[in-house]
Amino acid sequence: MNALAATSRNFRHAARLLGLDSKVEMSLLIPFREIKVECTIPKDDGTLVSYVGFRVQHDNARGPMKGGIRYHPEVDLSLKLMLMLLLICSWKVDPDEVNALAQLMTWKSAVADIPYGGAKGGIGCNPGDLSKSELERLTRVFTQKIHDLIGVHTDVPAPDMGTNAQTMAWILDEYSKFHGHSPAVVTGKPIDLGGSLGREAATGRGVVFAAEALLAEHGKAIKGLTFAIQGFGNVGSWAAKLIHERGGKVIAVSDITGAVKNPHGIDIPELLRHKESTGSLKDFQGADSMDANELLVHKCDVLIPCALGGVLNRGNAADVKAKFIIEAANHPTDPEADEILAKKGVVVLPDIYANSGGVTVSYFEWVQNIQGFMWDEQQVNKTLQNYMTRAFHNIKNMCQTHDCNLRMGAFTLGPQSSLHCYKNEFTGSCSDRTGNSSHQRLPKLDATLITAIDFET
Ligand SMILES: NC(=O)C1=CN([C@@H]2O[C@H](COP(=O)(O)OP(=O)(O)OC[C@H]3O[C@@H](n4cnc5c(N)ncnc54)[C@H](OP(=O)(O)O)[C@@H]3O)[C@@H](O)[C@H]2O)C=CC1
Ligand SMILES: O=C(O)CCC(=O)C(=O)O
Repeated sequence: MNALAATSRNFRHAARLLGLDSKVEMSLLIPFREIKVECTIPKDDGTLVSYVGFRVQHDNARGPMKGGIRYHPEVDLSLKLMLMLLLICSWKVDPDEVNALAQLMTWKSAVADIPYGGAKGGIGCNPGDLSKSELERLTRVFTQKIHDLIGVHTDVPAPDMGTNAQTMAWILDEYSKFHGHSPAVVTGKPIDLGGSLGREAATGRGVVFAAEALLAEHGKAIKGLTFAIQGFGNVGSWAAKLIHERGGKVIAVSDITGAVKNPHGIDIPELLRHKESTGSLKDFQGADSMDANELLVHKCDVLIPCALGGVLNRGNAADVKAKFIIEAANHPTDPEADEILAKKGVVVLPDIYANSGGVTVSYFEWVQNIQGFMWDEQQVNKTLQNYMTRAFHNIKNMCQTHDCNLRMGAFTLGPQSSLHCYKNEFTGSCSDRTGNSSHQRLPKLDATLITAIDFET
């Protein structure tokens, strides 16, 4: 099942649990705006090359839209698929991963209880194939194409797969040429440009706080448990480091180049040094190499996917041996796998909660930029922990109220916490949480058209 169908299915299930009005439900499945731009740059050798960039803005009922920018070849694949489907079946387009990720951001911000809507963007490229100066040119051209549609109170990008603080610095610099110096237009920036202390580690740290909250519910703690981690980039490496520091045994790790395992626990600081110096996990002396596909079904207590979406599916879910899955990646588990895992008694902590530490500290960064005041790292980390703990208890309450699993507990929390706002959308304006009219919303499709759109369920 593709990402958008899976995300929409989860949302519709939650909408039914909440008894959401069907027109509101339909409206929330349609993104506010989809932006697709062509970006042509000269390569270092002078030849021209073209890429396609996206920004999908899903919803702004609760505040400015918020979400990462991803540089990954799969962004391109979904474009080709989308164009093909557009030619074949006009508006009946489903398979757009950026679209699903934008929708997930809306629900994630609501679960974290931060005053944002959801968005996501990306460029179909392989960042590993581009030099630093090519990446800079591409990022600047992309920003030139979308600068009028993002903004401090409109849509605030951040890093995601294949992008980092440097990418945000280029976006900020290019945006500021058009709109004046605006540090709050992106988060995840370098500290020197107004970034927040703790943002780089925040998603991984939030994953660890989330894991602690879940394990405590089951009378367990990180210390002494075994962990398998797919992906060793920003999120995976920070999660691994913090788990290692808390006495957890990380026994298997993978990246795009392969996977390594050590049943006694991998020395994560050593692995980080190895990855830093060689760019890969290969040839690490402190562990044996293993088949990267085997990592997801490796015997361990806790599995943490920290890379791509859809990696747990009907093909491998039955073979998963972990007792807990913490979804650090976005939509790593498709609904069919969810059902299989539930039958096996595997507890899945959903992405829109488990990886919300990143957007939460992005919110702290945005607040600091607007206030012109910088928090120390301890304050950032402590406040993040409070947000993660509160969100977990809110999800548990929804699970009790609706007699549902953690994913539905999180998905119901999203629309539930903002229902008053979504109702107001249809009047063209929206109230913020203090009751002040905060921003105008463009009119949505009219209700007859909405009912005419046939969503895949
Ligand atoms: N960054 C953030 O703040 C947030 C990220 N997320 C989500 O977390 C996930 C990871 O993001 P992030 O860490 O930022 O991205 P990065 O680009 O920093 O890291 C991605 C990691 O995944 C690895 N990888 C890529 N493809 C595969 C594959 N086929 N098999 C195994 N590993 C693979 C990469 O390998 P290699 O190192 O060799 O390139 C890299 O280690 C994504 O789903 C993202 O949407 C969610 C919330 C916030
Ligand atoms: O920090 C942010 O604004 C967004 C992070 C993100 O893209 C995500 O949570 O998936």
